Amino acid sequence: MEERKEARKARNEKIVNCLYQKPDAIFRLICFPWAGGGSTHFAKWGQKFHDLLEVHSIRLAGRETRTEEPFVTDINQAVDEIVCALLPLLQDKLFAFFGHSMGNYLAFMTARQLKEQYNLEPVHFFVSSATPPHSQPQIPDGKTLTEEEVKWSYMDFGGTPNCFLINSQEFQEYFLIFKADVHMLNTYNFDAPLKAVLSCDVTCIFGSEDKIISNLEGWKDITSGSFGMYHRQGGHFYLMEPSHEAFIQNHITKCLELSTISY
Ligand SMILES: CCCCCCCCCCCC(=O)SCCNC(=O)CCNC(=O)[C@H](O)C(C)(C)COP(=O)(O)OP(=O)(O)OC[C@H]1O[C@@H](n2cnc3c(N)ncnc32)[C@H](O)[C@@H]1OP(=O)(O)O
Repeated sequence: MEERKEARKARNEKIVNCLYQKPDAIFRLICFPWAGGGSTHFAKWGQKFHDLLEVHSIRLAGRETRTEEPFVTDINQAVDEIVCALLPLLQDKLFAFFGHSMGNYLAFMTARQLKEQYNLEPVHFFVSSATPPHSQPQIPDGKTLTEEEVKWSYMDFGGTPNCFLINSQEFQEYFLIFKADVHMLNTYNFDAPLKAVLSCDVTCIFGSEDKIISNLEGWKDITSGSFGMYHRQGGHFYLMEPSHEAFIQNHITKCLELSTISY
């Protein structure tokens, strides 16, 4: 019994990366990374918030400590395992979601499943750099992407330092991860109904020069809660600029502190 509990805990920790544990936290922020990314970038955010907020970051199969696991080919499978791993974390504390780009679709599906099946909902959903699901974002066929195409896109997106793009052997690994993530995204049902499926507050933050997103106001259709929108200067990866990252983190802190008043 004890062994099984330990094994489940170890499995959950592979899926949900928490680098800075905060036993006194009253909130948990669950971060959902972009396509082709690992969990580390957002897991490191844990150090930047005060002790009342503990940060967790989702790690998909096929990368970091999950390199041995095959990539997920169906987004529903990824959501099922995320929900399963998050459940023990969401029962005792208030929680919020933060997604960047592809991460928002996983976050949205996860929130929907948590609400429908467990009556659990984030207090706030922070959306960064993503077209709303029902606005039909343009997703290419993951299976047919070539390494060269992805390399050019990465340069355009601006979230990858040149050193990773120059080393072809290393880039091949990142390419395979991105290709698998886009392939998984191809199984997302973008015909989501327009009616509000959540009731939490939603904030949408984006880079004013981002060319791959559109109709951001549409995010307000997913919730009956309040909706806010902010932009910072920059492109799809505007959040890599330290001052913009600080803006996001301050905004999250402020919103979560305010949410305690209504709970
Ligand atoms: C064809 C049409 C397509 C068109 C495609 C249209 C598709 C639309 C749908 C997809 C929507 C999206 O999500 S768009 C997003 C697409 N993805 C991207 O653009 C990739 C962005 N870049 C990255 O994720 C990174 O730069 C990679 C590639 C290196 C992967 O990073 P990673 O997952 O953290 O990998 P990892 O090996 O752990 O990291 C190595 C070390 O480098 C550091 N590192 C990594 N990136 C950075 C960075 N920007 N700035 C500083 N440091 C960095 C890490 O912190 C870590 O340090 P240490 O911890 O070792 O110290």
